[in-house]
Amino acid sequence: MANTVYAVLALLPVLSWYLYARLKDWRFKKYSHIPESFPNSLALGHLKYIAEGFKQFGDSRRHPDYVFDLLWKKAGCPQLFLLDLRPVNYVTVFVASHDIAEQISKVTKLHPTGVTKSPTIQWSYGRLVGKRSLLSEEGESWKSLRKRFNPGFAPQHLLTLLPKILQKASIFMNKLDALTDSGIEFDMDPLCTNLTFDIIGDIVTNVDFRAQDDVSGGNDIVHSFRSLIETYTDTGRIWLWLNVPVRLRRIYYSVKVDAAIKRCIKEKFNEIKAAQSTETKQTKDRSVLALALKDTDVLTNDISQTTADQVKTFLFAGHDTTSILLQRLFYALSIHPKCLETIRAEHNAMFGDKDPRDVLLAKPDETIKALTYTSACIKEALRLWPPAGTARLAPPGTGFKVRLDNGEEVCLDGTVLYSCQYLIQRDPKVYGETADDFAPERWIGDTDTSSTSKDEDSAEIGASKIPISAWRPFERGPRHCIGQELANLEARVILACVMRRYDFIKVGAGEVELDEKGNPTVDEKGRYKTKSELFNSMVVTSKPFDKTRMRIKWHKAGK
Ligand code: HEM
Repeated sequence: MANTVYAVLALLPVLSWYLYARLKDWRFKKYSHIPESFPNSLALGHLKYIAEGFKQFGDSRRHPDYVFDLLWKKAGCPQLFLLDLRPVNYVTVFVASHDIAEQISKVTKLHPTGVTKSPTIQWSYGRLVGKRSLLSEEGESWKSLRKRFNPGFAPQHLLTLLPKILQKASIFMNKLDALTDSGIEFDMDPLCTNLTFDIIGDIVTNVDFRAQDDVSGGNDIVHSFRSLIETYTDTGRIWLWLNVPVRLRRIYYSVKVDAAIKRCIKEKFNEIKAAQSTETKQTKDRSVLALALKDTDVLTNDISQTTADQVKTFLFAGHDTTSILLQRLFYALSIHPKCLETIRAEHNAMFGDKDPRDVLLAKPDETIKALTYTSACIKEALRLWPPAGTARLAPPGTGFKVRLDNGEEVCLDGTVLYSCQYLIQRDPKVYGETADDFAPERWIGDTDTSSTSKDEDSAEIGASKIPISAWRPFERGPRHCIGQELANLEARVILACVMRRYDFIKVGAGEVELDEKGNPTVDEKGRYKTKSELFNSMVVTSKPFDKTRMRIKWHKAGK
């Protein structure tokens, strides 16, 4: 016995040395070919830099993008930089250059639909979007799903959805009218989120979700989906992933969401079967659900689950992002008086004394196309406050390389590739001195966003003289957002309906500074000075941390 103990004791130093050498390899060698921006620690990699960044801001509610921005500047603004986030996350390469982001998203022989999506999508949001979500599927499975749903998002089809969008927008306006009369403070976030949920719910299922209905609070899908999303309120804070009660609640509500959606799928399936004999091209249902069930003869459990995953994906991806865009636009326009004046002048010229809803219904195509300054504002808001993003991962050993400006080729397989839109879209090398300013004018003559879906050369320059690939809130390449034109359409319609009607006044975070006479103070760029910053938090997406608390007044010319 004693001999065995002595033998083990004798081996301990060798074992420790071996483990130490392996750990050193794991931490320092594996990715040593990627240019290093920060010294790495054996135990915690680069995690301390993230912690220090949050500490510097003094507020852990900040979206991590703000910290990455600090680190990027500290590293001398490289095209990309690596942070070793093991053991809590993957080794991640942060991409700050549109040129590199383009090399990741574009079609290549090695990656025919762009570099494959990162497993962190399923890891983080699997319960929200389902295991076989269009967002995370790859290869043939992704291709056939995408092909199936593309007709539901074709521009001409989207215009036929205008009456639905306007009907939901009218409910939203009735709510704003009441809030204007009462003068009370309120959170803009739930109002915008319910509006966009109502719109996407109807488009996806052809069913009225009643998400804006105060009495019912929406149908059972809305109720369980809301509860599910609430379990994601702390996605920015890594240590809270260990919160077991929240994780259990997440499982419970994801099962409830699935059950509610599957009931809806069954009803829809029966409806489609019953209507098949009388259907014409005009009456044909092009909702996501109808497209998903196209050619289905028997609704098996498998088909029902895959379909439920796509419905969840569209519901999630299609409401939160657009709601954030609207909140950011209302706020940005409220503190940029010149932009507000210009957008109102555009709406005055287009609608005169008429109700914008009537004009939009009478001449949808022409009116939507003519809202050019409105589109420029949308484009600029998406540049400065991109709500979503993309993370990819080329499997280890596949030899995926990117070429840097200095001609050097760097192999990035095995690392998560985070194309950080926040950095890319504020790059001073592209956007100059006004990179951080809300300046919609930069997009005049270049408001078409459909080019983001085409796989052009990254070097191509838009009419604004800005490289096309430097604006990528919907990402680019084959995996670009399928709903981007819908989001643009919704935002244009809603801005057209509300901007002449109300004055939006931020309260709390980001509130305007007033002088002794109670008038806003203006800075050298013509923007109202604010008492503080309305920063974004990470709640699945990147959204204003205070739910965009506001008051609204009737705009004198608008009522
Ligand atoms: C302002 C609004 C929106 C923004 C900023 C946005 C942004 C994005 C981004 C960045 C991606 C790529 C994600 C990735 O690579 O992992 C994406 C994909 C996607 N988006 Fe959106 N989105 C918006 C609105 C919508 C809407 C309205 C819908 C609903 C139809 C939608 C549905 C989707 C889907 C299904 C995908 C996955 C596409 C695929 O992989 O084939 N999005 N979106």
